[in-house]
Amino acid sequence: MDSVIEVEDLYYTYRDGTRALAGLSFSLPRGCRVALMGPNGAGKSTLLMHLNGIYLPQRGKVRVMGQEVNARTAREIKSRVGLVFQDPDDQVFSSTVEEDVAFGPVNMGLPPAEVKRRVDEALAAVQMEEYRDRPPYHLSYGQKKRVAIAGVLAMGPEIIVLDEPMAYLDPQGKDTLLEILDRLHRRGTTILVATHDVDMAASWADLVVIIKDGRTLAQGDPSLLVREDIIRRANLRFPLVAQIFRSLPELQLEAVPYTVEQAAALLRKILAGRQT
Ligand SMILES: Nc1ncnc2c1ncn2[C@@H]1O[C@H](COP(=O)(O)OP(=O)(O)OP(=O)(O)O)[C@@H](O)[C@H]1O
Repeated sequence: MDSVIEVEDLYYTYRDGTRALAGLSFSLPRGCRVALMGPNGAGKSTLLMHLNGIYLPQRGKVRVMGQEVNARTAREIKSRVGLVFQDPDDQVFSSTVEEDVAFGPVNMGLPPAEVKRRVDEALAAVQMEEYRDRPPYHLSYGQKKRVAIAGVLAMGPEIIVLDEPMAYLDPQGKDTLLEILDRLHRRGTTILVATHDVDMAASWADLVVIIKDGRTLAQGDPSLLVREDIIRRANLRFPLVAQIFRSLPELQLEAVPYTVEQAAALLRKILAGRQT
């Protein structure tokens, strides 16, 4: 089976006794776009820390491209799985933007010309080239977030994991990020995004994994996001497109659309039916 990430019966309890993960299991196919969802405190960030070896399993297993994450492999796993933290202040710390983005590639031991090429490309991808000589701590939160993303892109990881990447980005910043993610997806990168944004998850993801109380509540295609039982149990809401069609029971739809494209196709069909 071509699973790029396998999580098997994973448990994690913090020092103060808070159990964050309690028997979590799921697996992800290579090259997919995954939305990881679930209520506040469900264990999403704790899980992400396991995917690149920052936290090691206390019980259960995490495998990345067939390689088990443990103390011996954690370093190698970190270069294969790029993690963009929820808060860029946890990630951006060098004295200039350029240095910050170069940090990973330099640590990987790449030659200076290759480091420069990667930094240029990553800064261009997040549209931050003009800020390269600026100290990151003077940037806005959204700009720092872009720098943090550039730092991960510059390492060229096979899997990219982003914790709430859309938070604090302006609408254009969100579109830019989605374009970056689409480009990476076309190159075959597996992308996992932890998000509360149901509209983004519905329109972007191939696969939705919903967790609650440190366990998997559901996993499947985004049509999960129009299932009333799941929405209720996971403290989610229906995608806006689905909300509109759910408010029109007279249409007697068998399947409620949840993306703009699906809604447009349905409306075209309805309009065509009227004309005949
Ligand atoms: N350093 C820590 N020490 C103790 N408990 C923690 C720590 N970090 C997280 N927790 C607890 O672990 C549980 C899972 O937290 P986590 O941050 O993984 O959830 P999350 O799904 O990412 O939440 P959110 O949607 O709010 O970002 C919560 O109960 C949280 O309070």
